[in-house]
Amino acid sequence: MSQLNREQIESALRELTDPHLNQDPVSAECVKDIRINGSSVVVDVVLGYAADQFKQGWAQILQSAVEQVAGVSQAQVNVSWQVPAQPNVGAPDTLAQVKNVIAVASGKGGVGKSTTAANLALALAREGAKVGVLDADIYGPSQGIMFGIPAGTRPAVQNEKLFVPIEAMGVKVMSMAFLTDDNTAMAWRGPMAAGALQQLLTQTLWGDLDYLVVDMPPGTGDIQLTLSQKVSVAGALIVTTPQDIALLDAKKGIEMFRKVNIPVLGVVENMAVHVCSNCGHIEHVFGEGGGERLAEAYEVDLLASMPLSMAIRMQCDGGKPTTEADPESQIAMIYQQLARTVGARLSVAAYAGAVPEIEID
Ligand SMILES: Nc1ncnc2c1ncn2[C@@H]1O[C@H](COP(=O)(O)OP(=O)(O)OP(=O)(O)O)[C@@H](O)[C@H]1O
Repeated sequence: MSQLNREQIESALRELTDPHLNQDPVSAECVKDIRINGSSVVVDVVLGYAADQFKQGWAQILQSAVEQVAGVSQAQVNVSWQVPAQPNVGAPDTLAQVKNVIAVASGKGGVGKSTTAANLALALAREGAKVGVLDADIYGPSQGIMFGIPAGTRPAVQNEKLFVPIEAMGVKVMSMAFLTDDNTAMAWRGPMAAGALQQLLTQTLWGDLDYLVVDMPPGTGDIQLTLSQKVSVAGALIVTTPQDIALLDAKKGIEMFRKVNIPVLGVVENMAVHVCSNCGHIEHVFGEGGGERLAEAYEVDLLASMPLSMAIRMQCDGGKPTTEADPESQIAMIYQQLARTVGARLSVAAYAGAVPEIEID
């Protein structure tokens, strides 16, 4: 019998597509080692995105494929993950160990941007990542409420100038709401608000994070520009509802990020369909296929389509977003899928942007 070789195993693995990378694991360079000993094979796969909820199932699928290769009597596939860091040359010290900054943005208010940011952060944490949330929605901060942090909670201060973020549900949260009373920020004009955001970003002890999710204020003004100038944002996620007007605003958001060279990771269409809780009937409340059309026109991907759901609203506004309140629900599964896809897109960008170190003797 002829000996097994690496190419046979690779070609079996090439038949499968990683649903988050949209690529087979060999082309995506996730296959780090293949060890063949007679008829038994061990494969090590390392994903570039947090994937605790996915890795075991994926390992089984890959293993079955290897087992089908003629001549294999025993196969073992180990799947692990490690989040690569985006280059962030010149980042302030407090952000030096933050691997990826993700901006969650929308062109207009009330489309569910904060809800998406909170659930995304929790979903990333559930995948095993170290996660922080910065509530940059200075005029209407809501992450404190969404993370169930009691009103009036203040962050500890170190060395008289560094804030310690508040930990809730395994995520480090920082918000203007922790520093001011309800009305202070409302009276600020653009440059003041931008200055406050800069302080929150650079004077918070974020520590070692795989992802820092930034809940941006709606629109395309000073604050968005400050963020893009002060830190290297790894990617932006645009949240929109399917209405035409909201889409128009979302387009402005996409254009703004492109202008400042921040990659747009994709679009999340929120409140896309209403599922009747009595009869299960599905209705497109704000029109059908808007997010898809936007994604097509701007060559960005529609990464998730969230239903209009009473549970999303009640759980989020009640201080326990769906991902935390009901992690096994269908809605939570969509958020998990979104979190892994966002992570996967960032990993591709990080590998592509990595500059090899040049050694000069
Ligand atoms: N998919 C959904 N189904 C039902 N309710 C939702 C959904 N997404 C968000 N909501 C609700 O809509 C309201 C607005 O959501 P959210 O605060 O996340 O919007 P936003 O875009 O961040 O608004 P703003 O920019 O004004 O802060 C909240 O009460 C939230 O619970």
